[in-house]
Amino acid sequence: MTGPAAVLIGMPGAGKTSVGRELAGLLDVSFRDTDEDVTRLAGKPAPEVLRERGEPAFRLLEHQAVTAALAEHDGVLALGGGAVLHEGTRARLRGCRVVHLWAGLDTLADRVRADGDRPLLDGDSRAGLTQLMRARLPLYQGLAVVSVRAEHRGPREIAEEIAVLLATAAR
Ligand SMILES: Nc1ncnc2c1ncn2[C@@H]1O[C@H](COP(=O)(O)OP(=O)(O)O)[C@@H](O)[C@H]1O
Ligand SMILES: O=C(O)C1=C[C@@H](OP(=O)(O)O)[C@@H](O)[C@H](O)C1
Ligand SMILES: [Mg+2]
Repeated sequence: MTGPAAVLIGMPGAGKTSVGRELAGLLDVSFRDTDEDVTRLAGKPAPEVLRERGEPAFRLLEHQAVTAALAEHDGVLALGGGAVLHEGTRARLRGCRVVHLWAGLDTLADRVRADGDRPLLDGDSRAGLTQLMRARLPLYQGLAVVSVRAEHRGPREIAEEIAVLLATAAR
């Protein structure tokens, strides 16, 4: 296994950013989120980049952000939910400690409705999530070395389970 201590993937609203922060605290390492890297690279918030430049341009920038983060960062890394759609990104993730956070549609819909800007889920977020889930679930499952249910308990407890599973997977 190479790269960061953990790379969190999963649907928007699964809790990659929230759980990632907790996990970094538990492991006493730093936390990085590629949405923030995209924001820094573009000079504007990631959702704005996605909305203004379109998804192909966003994915390319995100691919650059993920590539740099995988090379530079040894702590916990949270990706944007759609990062795995880029074939080059998937290639770089193979051999990494990839953790898939999963949750049901109801949980995801409640969270993204109540949460910040996600341009791909404007409008009917439940229908949008269903579509995204269909396309992405096989990709998440194909990349993950650890898979964790990310609902019905808080980010801290989820992070604790991940820490145990990663330690076991490393043996
Ligand atoms: N385990 C959890 N229980 C309850 N709310 C959560 C949990 N994980 C995340 N959230 C909330 O859901 C929303 C999306 O979380 P976030 O970490 O941004 O997810 P992601 O990065 O996967 O899109 C936020 O409002 C966050 O506070
Ligand atoms: O699923 C997606 O395609 C996206 C998810 C977002 O990140 P989170 O998964 O952290 O919400 C962000 O990268 C952008 O809005 C696109
Ligand atoms: Mg996030």
